[in-house]
Amino acid sequence: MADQLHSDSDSTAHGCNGNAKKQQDATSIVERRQRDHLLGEMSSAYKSVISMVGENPERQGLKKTPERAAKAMLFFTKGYDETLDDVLNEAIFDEDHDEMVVVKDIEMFSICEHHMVPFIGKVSIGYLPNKRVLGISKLARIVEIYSRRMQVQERLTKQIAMAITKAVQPNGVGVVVEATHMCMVMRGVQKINAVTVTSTMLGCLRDDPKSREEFLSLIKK
Ligand SMILES: Nc1nc2c(ncn2[C@@H]2O[C@H](COP(=O)(O)OP(=O)(O)OP(=O)(O)O)[C@@H](O)[C@H]2O)c(=O)[nH]1
Ligand SMILES: [Zn+2]
Repeated sequence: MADQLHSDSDSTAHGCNGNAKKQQDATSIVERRQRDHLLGEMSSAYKSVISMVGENPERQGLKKTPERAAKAMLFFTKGYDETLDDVLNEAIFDEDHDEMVVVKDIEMFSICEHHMVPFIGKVSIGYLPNKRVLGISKLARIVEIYSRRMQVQERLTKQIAMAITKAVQPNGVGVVVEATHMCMVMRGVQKINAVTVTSTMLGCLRDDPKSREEFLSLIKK
């Protein structure tokens, strides 16, 4: 799965002059995987975990829990089954609009790859179109592809920015993720109010302070 992630993270946004070379859409490298056949084996694994924590997996309330837990885990990681091409569904439109497009506060649910517990928060995305715009729901769908995996917040942030770059080759992209990590809340240091903020700025949003400020002011409350 690491290879699959890697293939989505090696492009950059175009420069402010819009003359940078055309990006190759590498999404075809990402193979679709169907994992429903794993349900039986995953259920057995969860049954073992239930026994190991000291419960009786055969008691009525827990009888179907291994299968439910396996289904839930497959849902939490459904991003491994999705490709950028799938979610874009060709909803890329030629549009002579060169002002910033921002979609903010997109809910995000992910799984911390260190502890396999959730981290939850919101994602704000802005981009400067370069003759093409994305269907706005596709920004949220891109968040789903990469958040529904085992992740670290920094990588998630970058992958979202890279995917938008691949999709529409904009003049700039900014992504800000704010999240609460349950591994810091329910265990470990147990800090319930700590919020982690990560950002990736590409192209004009990286190089031009005015564009970056515009993005950051638009996503402020
Ligand atoms: N940078 C980064 N770190 C993360 C993320 N999610 C969890 N972590 C950290 O991963 C680290 C793992 O540290 P370890 O010392 O190996 O694990 P641990 O003993 O469980 O650590 P504690 O959480 O401090 O109890 C912890 O500091 C977590 O806070 C993330 O998205 N990004
Ligand atoms: Zn964690």
